[in-house]
Amino acid sequence: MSLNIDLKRKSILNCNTNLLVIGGPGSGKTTIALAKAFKYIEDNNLNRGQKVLFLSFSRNAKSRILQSSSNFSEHKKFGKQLYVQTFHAFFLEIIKTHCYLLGSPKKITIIPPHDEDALRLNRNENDEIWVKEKDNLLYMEGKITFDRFSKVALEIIVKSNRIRKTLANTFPLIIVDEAQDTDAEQWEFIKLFNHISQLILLGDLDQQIFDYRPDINPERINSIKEFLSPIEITLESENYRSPNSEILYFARDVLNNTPRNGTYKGVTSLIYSPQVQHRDKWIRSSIGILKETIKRETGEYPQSIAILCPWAKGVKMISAALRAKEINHRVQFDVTETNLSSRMIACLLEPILNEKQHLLWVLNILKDFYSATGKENEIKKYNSWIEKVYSDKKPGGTTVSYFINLINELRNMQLSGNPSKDWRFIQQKLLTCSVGAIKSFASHSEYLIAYNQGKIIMRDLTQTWIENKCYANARGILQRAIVEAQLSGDVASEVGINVMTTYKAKGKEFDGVIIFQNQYNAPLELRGDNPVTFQRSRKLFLVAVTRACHHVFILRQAGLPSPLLDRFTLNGLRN
Ligand SMILES: Nc1ncnc2c1ncn2[C@@H]1O[C@H](COP(=O)(O)OP(=O)(O)OP(=O)(O)O)[C@@H](O)[C@H]1O
Repeated sequence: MSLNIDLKRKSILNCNTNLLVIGGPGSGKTTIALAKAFKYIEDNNLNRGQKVLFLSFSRNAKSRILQSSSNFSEHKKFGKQLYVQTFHAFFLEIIKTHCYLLGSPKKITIIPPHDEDALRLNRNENDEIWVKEKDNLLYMEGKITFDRFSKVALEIIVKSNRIRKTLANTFPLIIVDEAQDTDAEQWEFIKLFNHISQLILLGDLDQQIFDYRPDINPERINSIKEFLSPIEITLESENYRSPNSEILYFARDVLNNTPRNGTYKGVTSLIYSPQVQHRDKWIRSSIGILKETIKRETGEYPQSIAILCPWAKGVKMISAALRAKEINHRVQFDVTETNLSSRMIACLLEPILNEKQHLLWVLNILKDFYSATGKENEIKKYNSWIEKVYSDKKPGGTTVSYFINLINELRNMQLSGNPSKDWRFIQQKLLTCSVGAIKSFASHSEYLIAYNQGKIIMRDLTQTWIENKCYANARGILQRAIVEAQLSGDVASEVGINVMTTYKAKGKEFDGVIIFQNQYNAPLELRGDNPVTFQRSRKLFLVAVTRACHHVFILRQAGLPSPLLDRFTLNGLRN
C-alpha cells in the first residue's frame, strides 16, 4: 500500500509522546495510526508478549481497522503484534482474568442484551434496585451484563497498580479510535495509562453522533488536551476517501447548512413515490443504478455498497424489499426481538421430554419478549399463565392452547435432521398460526439469518444432531452464537450489499452509499433534535455520506420535506 507521507504524517510517525490527531472523514486518521503502530513495533523491537493496542468502539470499526492493517506490507511480519480490540471486548478480557479479585466467582458468564432487557423489566438503566440486582448477579453468580464491562474493568485497574502496570508493559503504545466518543468510564480508563504507555487519540468532532448518550459530549477533546498535554496534529482538510468527487464538500455543506449554487459531483438524489410496491422497487433499482453509475465514473463496478438510514425500522424495511426478490445482502441492527423470537424456534427444536416443562419454557420466552419491550399488561398476563401452568391449571385463551397443541404435535413427530429445513418448518408453523400475536412475534426470527450468525448456528445444530440424534441444547447453541457475535471481531467484510443504521456504519468505507429517507421509518431529521439547527441530524447525515468512496445516492420520498436537504440542488432522477 503506497501512502502519501507529508510532514504532518512524518511527525506522527516519529513522535514518542502523547498525540491527538484530529481530522475529518476520510482524512486518513486510521491509516496513519496503523502506519505508526507498525513503525513503533519495528523501531522498539517489541518482545513477543508486547503489542500495540488499538481500541475501537464497535466490531464494525474493528473489522475495518483489521482490514486496513492487512493492506500494509508490514502486516505479515508484525501483524501479530498489533492488537485491535473493541473497548467492550478488551474490558471483558480484563474482567475474566481479574474480577475474582473483587470477590466474584472465577468463572464469568455474560448475560446477552436480550436477556438483560428481559431481566431489567423496562426499568431505567440506573434504577437503584436494578443496579443492586446486577451487583448480586456478578458477585454471587459471576454473571455480567454488557453495560457493566467498563465500570468493573475500571474498578479493577483503579484498585490494582500491579495490573495496570502489567497492562502498560504489555501495551506500551495505545491508540484510541474515535476519541471524541469515549464515555466517562472509557476516558477514565485511558487516563490511567498516561505516562506509563504512549497514547495516541484519533478524533473528529463533526462525527460525534453518539452524543445523545449522557456522558458523551464535545468537551471530551478539551479534557484530552488538558489532561494528556498531547502534541496536536490536524489533518482537517485532506480527503483520501473520495478525492475524485465532491462528496465531502456536500457533507460539509449539509453540516453547516450552506448549500452551494449548483450540484455536487458524486451525489445524486432519486425520488420514489411512497406506495409500497414503488418504494420497494426503487430500493432495489437504486442498487443497479448505483453500480452502473460507479462503473461509468471509475471504469469498475463497485465491490461494496451500503444502504443506510438512521433507524433499525428503516433497515428492516429495506431488507424486506431486498428479500422479496431474493437479493443477497447483509443486515446489521440491534437484535433483541430477533434473538428472543429465534430462541422460541430453538426451544421448539429441542427434544420434548416433558410437555409441561416445554410449555413453561415457551411462555417464559414470550414473557421475556414482552418484558424487553416494556409491555406491562402482557407481562402480567404471562406471569399469571405461567403460575397456572406451573400448578397444573389450564389458562384460558388461544395462545396457551396453541402451544399445548404444537408441543404435543412436535413430541409425536420426527424432525428431519436437516437443521435449515427443521428450523424453517417450526418457523413456518408459527408464522402461519391463527394467533396474531404469535405470528408477529415469530416474524422477528426472519432476520436471524440476515445478520450473519445463521451459518454458525446451523453448523452447530448439525453437530448436535450427529451426536445426539436430536437438537439437544439448541437454545444454548443459539445463545453462544449470539454472544460470540456481540463480542467477536469476526465481522463479514463489506463486499456485497450491506444494510445497516448509520450508527453501525461509523468508521466503515464503501464504494457506493445509498441513503434511504422515509417518513415513518427513516426520516433524515432525528426526533428530539433541535428543530431549528438539526445539528445532530446533520452530523449523522455527514457520517452516512462520507462512508462513500465514489458515489452517494439519496433515495428521497416524493413530497416529503426535509429541512436538511430542501435547499440543496442535486443531480436527480425521478420515477
Ligand atoms: N496518507 C495516505 N495516502 C494515501 N491514501 C490514504 C492515506 N491516508 C488514508 N488513505 C486512504 O483514504 C481512505 C480513508 O482513510 P482512513 O480510513 O484512514 O480515514 P479516517 O480519517 O480514519 O476516516 P473516518 O474518520 O471517516 O473513518 C482509506 O481508503 C485509506 O486507504
